[in-house]
Amino acid sequence: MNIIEIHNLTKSYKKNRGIDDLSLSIHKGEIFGFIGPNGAGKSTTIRTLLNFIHPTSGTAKIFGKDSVKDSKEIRKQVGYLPSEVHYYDDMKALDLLIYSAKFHQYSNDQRIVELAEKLHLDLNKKIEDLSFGNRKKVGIIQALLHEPKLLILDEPTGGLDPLMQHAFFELLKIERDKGATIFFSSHILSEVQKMCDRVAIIKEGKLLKVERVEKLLKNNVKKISLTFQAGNEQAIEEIEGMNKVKNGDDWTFLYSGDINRLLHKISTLHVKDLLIEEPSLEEVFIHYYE
Ligand SMILES: Nc1ncnc2c1ncn2[C@@H]1O[C@H](COP(=O)(O)OP(=O)(O)OP(=O)(O)O)[C@@H](O)[C@H]1O
Repeated sequence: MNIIEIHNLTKSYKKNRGIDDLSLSIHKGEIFGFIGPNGAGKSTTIRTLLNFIHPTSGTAKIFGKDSVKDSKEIRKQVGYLPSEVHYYDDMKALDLLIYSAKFHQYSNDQRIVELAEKLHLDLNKKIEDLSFGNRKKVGIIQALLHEPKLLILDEPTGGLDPLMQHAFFELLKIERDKGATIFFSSHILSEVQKMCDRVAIIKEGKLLKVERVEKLLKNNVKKISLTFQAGNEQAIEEIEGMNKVKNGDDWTFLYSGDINRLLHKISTLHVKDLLIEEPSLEEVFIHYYE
């Protein structure tokens, strides 16, 4: 069953391109990563889905309901973390979260305390006295506290230190195990690789690829590290299907062609060392971007 269904969604700002003809489905219970460089259209997609901005054309459904017509009903069951959180600065974190829970007709102060303990957040501090990372934690708790069926998180880990990123992902796993579906955007590919079932890559407003993470990593692309005797440079440069070359005596590149052809070519060189391995998501990501 699909929790989110996006059909040919386009959002144009007056002069700027936002997103262009985007189609995507997110299945129930999956953790889905949405990755792309600055300005690719991640926030635009999320904000259009939640009806903070209106689509220029196309449709989206969440829980089978229309993202525009039924947005109020949808939002009750969604936990949303915007990329930048803005709050009433003179409120205490605890008061703000209790207020927020009431909006969702959810009253469980104990859950707020437990989430704050896991994220090491002092609930008695005023928002204005919190650092950027600690404000982000308030936003995370706000998104999680009513135990929503769907979490939509826009760059949730920005500003969190590595320990807190880990604590945050542990919280996400708990929600997923309880049946929640999680859709989050990120620049940090190692975290997407660790956490996500599937991933979508967006570039200049268009979807480049939607794939299971393990498949994306195995998808024919190999990372080749080669050390060879001087004089063979030109022969290596002629290899088709390779990109991202690191020069010097050691060459490292990604290769997406027929592995037999590559091996045949390499066998004609004077090779000192050769390593063929799976690239990281980061390396695959760069491969798709160039
Ligand atoms: N309010 C707006 N008015 C005009 N153009 C906008 C507006 N918001 C976004 N855009 C444009 O839409 C495009 C997509 O921006 P968006 O914020 O969705 O990207 P993003 O992938 O979330 O980027 P980042 O990783 O930097 O947050 C960009 O070209 C941006 O300039």
